[in-house]
Amino acid sequence: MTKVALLPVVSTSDEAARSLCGENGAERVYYPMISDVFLSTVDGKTDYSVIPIENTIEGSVNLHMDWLLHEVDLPIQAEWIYPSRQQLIGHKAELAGEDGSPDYSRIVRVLSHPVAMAQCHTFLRAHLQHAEWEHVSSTAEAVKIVSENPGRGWAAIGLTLAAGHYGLDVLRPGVTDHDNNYTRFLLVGKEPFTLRESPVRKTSILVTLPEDFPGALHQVLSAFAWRRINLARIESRPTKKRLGTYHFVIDIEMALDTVLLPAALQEIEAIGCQVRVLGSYPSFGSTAPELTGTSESE
Ligand SMILES: O=C(O)C(=O)Cc1ccccc1
Repeated sequence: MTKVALLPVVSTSDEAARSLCGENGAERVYYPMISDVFLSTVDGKTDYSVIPIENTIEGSVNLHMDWLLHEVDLPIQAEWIYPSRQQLIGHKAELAGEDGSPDYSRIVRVLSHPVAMAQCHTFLRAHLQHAEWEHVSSTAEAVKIVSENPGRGWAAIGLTLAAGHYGLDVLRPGVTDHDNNYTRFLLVGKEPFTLRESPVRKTSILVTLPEDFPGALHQVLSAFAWRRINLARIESRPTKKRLGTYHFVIDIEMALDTVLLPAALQEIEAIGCQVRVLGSYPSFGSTAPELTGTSESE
């Protein structure tokens, strides 16, 4: 059976993975940290990794992006978008006032994944500035730690699914700062993943510019522009070799097996750029059940 590696059970990645991979019955294998997730696929213990890569509020998840670019060579096989609604979670008996609403003054420490914490920054500043904010490797891990430490004034930011799983209460629902809080997930692995068809295909490339070529980025972009190839995203990431040197990650709204795109890539290579294809893959908009009405969820 196909095995898919991801962050722990009842994490945001878990919920998002059920919505996509549930469709082809893959087995989910959980790992505590994103590095373990990637490496399990590199080592062949799993066939694919589920990677949260970009968030509407936080932007790119740099740690995950850098693993994808620098530490592993796993092609992107699919992308999909999933909404996350984070909640403030804890022991109600310990952290709520008589009317049942959270008594923030009793909370001394709040734990979550850095992406979830960033999504709730305004809420945290407004109500929990006095508390210690601690980053852990997933929202699910944060909820688990809080469940194991009753009576200490600790709370977590995570999913309702996680509160139920670890026997905790949602102290305050919907603490994300914006309603349009979506995360883009990638499925990476060596082989194509069997999924339903998507009318949208994308290709992602990593471009390294030649050092002594003024205007090289302009030429790269014009290779796409005059062919009327649409770019969905361009982002610079440090090469990690010297301060001030960058690679460019470019997401292109076109499959690689077309006539136009290989020609554009050849043109870019001809001016001295290095091009690495990160993947050519189907793109699914939101797979959230309430938005598509087709996916499985808990
Ligand atoms: O920590 C988790 O639950 C994750 O899966 C990472 C994450 C956190 C917040 C939004 C998207 C992914």
